[in-house]
Amino acid sequence: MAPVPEKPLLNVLNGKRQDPIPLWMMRQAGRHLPEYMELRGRAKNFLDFCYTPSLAVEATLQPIERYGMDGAILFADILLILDALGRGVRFEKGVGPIVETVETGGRLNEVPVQTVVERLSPVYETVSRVKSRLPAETTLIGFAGAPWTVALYAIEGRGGTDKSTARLWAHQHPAELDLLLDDLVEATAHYMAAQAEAGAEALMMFDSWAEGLPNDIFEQIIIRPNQKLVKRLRELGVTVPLIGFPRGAGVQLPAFAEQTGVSAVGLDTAALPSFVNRELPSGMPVQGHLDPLLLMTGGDAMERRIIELLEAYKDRPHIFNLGHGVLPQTPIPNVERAVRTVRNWKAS
Ligand SMILES: Cc1c2[nH]c(c1CCC(=O)O)Cc1[nH]c(c(CCC(=O)O)c1C)Cc1[nH]c(c(CCC(=O)O)c1C)Cc1[nH]c(c(C)c1CCC(=O)O)C2
Repeated sequence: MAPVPEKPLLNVLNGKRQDPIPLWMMRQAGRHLPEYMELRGRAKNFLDFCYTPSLAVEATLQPIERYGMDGAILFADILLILDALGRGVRFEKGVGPIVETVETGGRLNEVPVQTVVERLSPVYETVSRVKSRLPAETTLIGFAGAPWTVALYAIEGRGGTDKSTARLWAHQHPAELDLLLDDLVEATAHYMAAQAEAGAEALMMFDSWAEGLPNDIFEQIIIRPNQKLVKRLRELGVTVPLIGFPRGAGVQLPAFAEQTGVSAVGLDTAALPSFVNRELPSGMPVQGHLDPLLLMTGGDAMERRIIELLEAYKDRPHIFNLGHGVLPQTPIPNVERAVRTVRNWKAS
């Protein structure tokens, strides 16, 4: 029998260092690619794009074909689950996502979990079709939004706000907020389990709005829901590595890494390598964290910073990535140079 091909990125998530360092980039599929813009033009709107496997498969594969990334992230969006939960999600040009809000004390459990899972079936079809076309050495990453980040959109109605409406719930209605987060844990666990079932080899939980929280609130709305989600996924029989990404966690990152049960953590732009190395469990894989604005800038400064990051994490399993998503204005040659820099680097 032919030997099973090695997947470097998956090996790192399982705690092994790999040389060269595997890489992928958040939002690697998106508006910085002309071939993405062409695909995007074929869909009626962004939601339809995500729900059309023939288009979503191509979008997932484009950055693999162009750059040879080690990880392919499923093309979808963290807000699909709110759509499946009946919250009427829309993506408006120049505005971003708009969601029908939940009232104070409201729940997200009116649609049975089984229905939610079924409504998202185009996503699993995308996963299995991508899987069959992916190079043998490439790792397929599924994902969902973490409960708080998704709840925030349901409470605020959109991103880019000061988030005080959602954060006030934590102080004024903590028990109600816990129930809302539990609803999301349950739906998200089944959604992610279905992605794993369809062939996703790792799963990432995006907690994009974990920044600036008092430590007790961080514990309530970030650590506990992620911990419950990990537990629920394992109960549902999911065995693949789980990547947590509490963006902006700052000094609360070690507690997140130790208490949630995630296999690896995504580091954001502001992460401090010396702090990460000192405070995170040794051997825990990390993923990150070049500033997307420096990727957009490119040049020798970008190359120097990439090398600095690679050096900084040379004693732990590391996956190179950005600290947040690729920006639409990013020149393609900069991404190509970043990929070359990572590929050519060797630990001293
Ligand atoms: C908060 C969040 C969202 N979506 C996501 C997050 C978490 C990560 C983060 O913090 O950025 C996650 C996401 N969104 C998308 C992916 C898929 C693949 C990839 O990363 O390459 C992933 C993993 C596609 C997308 N999701 C979206 C686009 C752009 C849509 C377009 O083509 O116009 C893409 C490629 C739309 C989206 N989706 C969301 C917003 C706020 C927006 C509008 C902002 C924007 O337009 O860039 C919600």
